[in-house]
Amino acid sequence: MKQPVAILGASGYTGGELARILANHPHVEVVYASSERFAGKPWNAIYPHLGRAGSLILSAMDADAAADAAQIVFCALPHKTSMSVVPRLLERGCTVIDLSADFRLKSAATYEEWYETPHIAPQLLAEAVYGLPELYREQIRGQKLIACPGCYPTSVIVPLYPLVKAGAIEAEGIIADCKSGVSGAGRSPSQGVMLSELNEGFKAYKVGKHRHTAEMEQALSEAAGRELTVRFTPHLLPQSRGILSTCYVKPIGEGDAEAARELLRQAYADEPFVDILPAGVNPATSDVRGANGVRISVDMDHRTGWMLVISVIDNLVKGSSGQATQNLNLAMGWEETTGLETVALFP
Ligand SMILES: NC(=O)C1=CN([C@@H]2O[C@H](COP(=O)(O)OP(=O)(O)OC[C@H]3O[C@@H](n4cnc5c(N)ncnc54)[C@H](OP(=O)(O)O)[C@@H]3O)[C@@H](O)[C@H]2O)C=CC1
Ligand SMILES: CC(=O)N[C@@H](CCC(=O)OP(=O)(O)O)C(=O)O
Repeated sequence: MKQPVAILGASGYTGGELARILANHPHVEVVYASSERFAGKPWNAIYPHLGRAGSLILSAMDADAAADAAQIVFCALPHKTSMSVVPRLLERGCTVIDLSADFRLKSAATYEEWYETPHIAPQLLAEAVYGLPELYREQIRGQKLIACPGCYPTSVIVPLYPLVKAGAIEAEGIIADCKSGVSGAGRSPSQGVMLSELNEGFKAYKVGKHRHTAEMEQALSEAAGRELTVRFTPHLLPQSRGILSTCYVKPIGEGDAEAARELLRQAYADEPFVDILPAGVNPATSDVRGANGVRISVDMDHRTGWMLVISVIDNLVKGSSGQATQNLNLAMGWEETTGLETVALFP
């Protein structure tokens, strides 16, 4: 029998992508989906590509109604909104897979500093697990509250964590130069995401103050065993989806790109969603469009002594809804790739 699932924030981009992925999942069925603006309309009126899988009528969000309908709840909601419902969902015994930023940072003070809002459920931060399966798989199994990572942090932490942990690169001085497709900004209309503003243009934004910096620093500091800082600059690409992150790092020792590749190959040897590219090949966002993968290249700029670690993900799949599905599978004790086989798996 399929397990009933609820999606809060079902009309957004990540909610829509979850619908697409879960439609192919053999163990779950979405029985409750929320939207404020489109309540009363069928899901496929917003996302016609869902076809029959989107015949559910959207409801205005009600945590108790969601918990009555399903014991597994995805929160594809903006930060702040998520933490307003998660405590009630947990009280009702639900397994909560939260795609927002509300439970990713371990320190309420750090959250409040970067998100400029009080954390209203700080007591849950210690029990929430950071939902990056390649690093925290064992902690995610059977968990009740999983905080899915941000899209940029996924693209930076996956390639750099093993290199920092092994002492192959200097912990200080990491530069994360990242570019995202505009679906990363969500589906709510605003001037900044209009085609006429974005098309054939390219810009940096939130320079020196993007909130994902804290998330990258939290994970990479753990890898280093001491506090480090990351210089992160996000840019907006004139395309719908995909993130490409170019990380500039200082190797320790002579700077051997093949040794760094081998270290990553070993760290991710059994990972179906991580692909370490051979010398001379660099990844493109189109490589992972619709796929749950991370593709990574490593090059050495011998002239300057810097190593370049480049990664790509689809922000709506490995960057959010695909990773959320990996987390669902781990939380429920199912094969981790379930429902994700129809998107590319790397050998
Ligand atoms: N887009 C991306 O690439 C990524 C997004 N995330 C995170 O995932 C979450 C969802 O992102 P995304 O799908 O892009 O966002 P969208 O803006 O596309 O969708 C947000 C959803 O939340 C609903 N919503 C908004 N405000 C409220 C409210 N006050 N009460 C109830 N429902 C509300 C919206 O409903 P309505 O129909 O009423 O608008 C909509 O369904 C965010 O926290 C985001 O930061 C994480 C990684 C990547
Ligand atoms: C292109 C774009 O605007 N991207 C978003 C990141 C989306 C995301 O993952 O944000 P959360 O941490 O809130 O989940 C941004 O820079 O704010």
